[in-house]
Amino acid sequence: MTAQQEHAPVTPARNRIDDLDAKLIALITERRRISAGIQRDRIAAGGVRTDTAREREIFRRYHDAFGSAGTTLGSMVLEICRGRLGAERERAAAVEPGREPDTPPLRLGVFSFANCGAVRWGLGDRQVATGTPEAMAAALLAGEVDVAPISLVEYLRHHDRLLALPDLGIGSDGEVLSCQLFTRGPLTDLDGGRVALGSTSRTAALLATILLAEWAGVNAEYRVEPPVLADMLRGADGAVLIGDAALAETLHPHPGLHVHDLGALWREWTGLPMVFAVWAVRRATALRRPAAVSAAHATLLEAAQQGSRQLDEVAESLAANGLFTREEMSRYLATLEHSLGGRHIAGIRHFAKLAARRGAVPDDADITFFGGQS
Ligand SMILES: C=C(O[C@@H]1C=C(C(=O)O)C=C[C@H]1O)C(=O)O
Repeated sequence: MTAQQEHAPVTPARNRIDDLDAKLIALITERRRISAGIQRDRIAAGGVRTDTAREREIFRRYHDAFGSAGTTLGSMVLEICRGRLGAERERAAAVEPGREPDTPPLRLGVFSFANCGAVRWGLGDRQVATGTPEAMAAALLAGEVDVAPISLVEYLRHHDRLLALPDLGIGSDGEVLSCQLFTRGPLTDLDGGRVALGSTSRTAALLATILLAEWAGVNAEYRVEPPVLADMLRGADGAVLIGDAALAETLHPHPGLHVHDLGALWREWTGLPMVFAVWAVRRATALRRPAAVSAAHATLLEAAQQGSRQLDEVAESLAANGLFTREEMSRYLATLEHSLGGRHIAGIRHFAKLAARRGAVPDDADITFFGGQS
């Protein structure tokens, strides 16, 4: 067989693909023309340029056909079809974010834990919703807040509906102090035993089960329970706790209790930082209001920076509740990391793979950033 004969059957198929691409381009061009007409009419009638409910319906259609890649394809088609009108509006909005569409400003959320203390401080008087990671994930997914921190596991579970904000996270490169596994004896004693998982946690809870199974070789039974350490340990040999409750039990440990820092164990095992939560926005919001999301992102970055520059004041404000001293809060704030660089992203991706292997997050779970950073 000559080289030419060998390649002969490929040519008709390639021609057919070229033909289909040409048709797709023609179809999208036609779609853009019709869409521009609808937008013009709507704006002339005093309405807004886009119809969110309808865009959601379109997303769903693409998602049903092609999964999470379909959502991306749908957003690209919508972006192309908004045409010049969209570009003009986005440019105008980038100059004056407040003027974006005739909709209220983006609603921000933060955790009620001390781990958001620096950001809360930096946000000053700005109105924000506060809640546990559990409540905040529900609010973000339900559309009750627009930009908020979300437990990494919840982000990965809903990655096809969310985008992460670049350069901002809640994590640690080693010890974290507020994501802990408490045990009565050494870790190996948990083999065949019971571990209670605090209900406010998704990421630390899963991280503990992964570390125990794959690093410590421990086979335990897990049960989700309200996050009260004394109650948790009444019926279990170990307990996973996060946030201020974990921090208090770590800084003032009960005699005889073993405290295992999950950030430190992860770092020891993988050499990577652990990111417990990321800041996210729904993809639909990012698509509809990109300039407002950029503005919210800039506000949060600035807030985190300002909080870090004034750690003493932040520590003082956090200590005001009487649970911790100013020195303890200073130590904690210096331990936490708000940045999200290459090593953090590597840590996220490594964790996502391990979590997917256990069926805890979808196989294709990954982190995708607002603005296209990868
Ligand atoms: C650093 C922390 O990370 C947290 C851990 C979470 C989890 O385990 O699901 C969720 C959000 C973060 O609050 C902390 O709780 O202090």
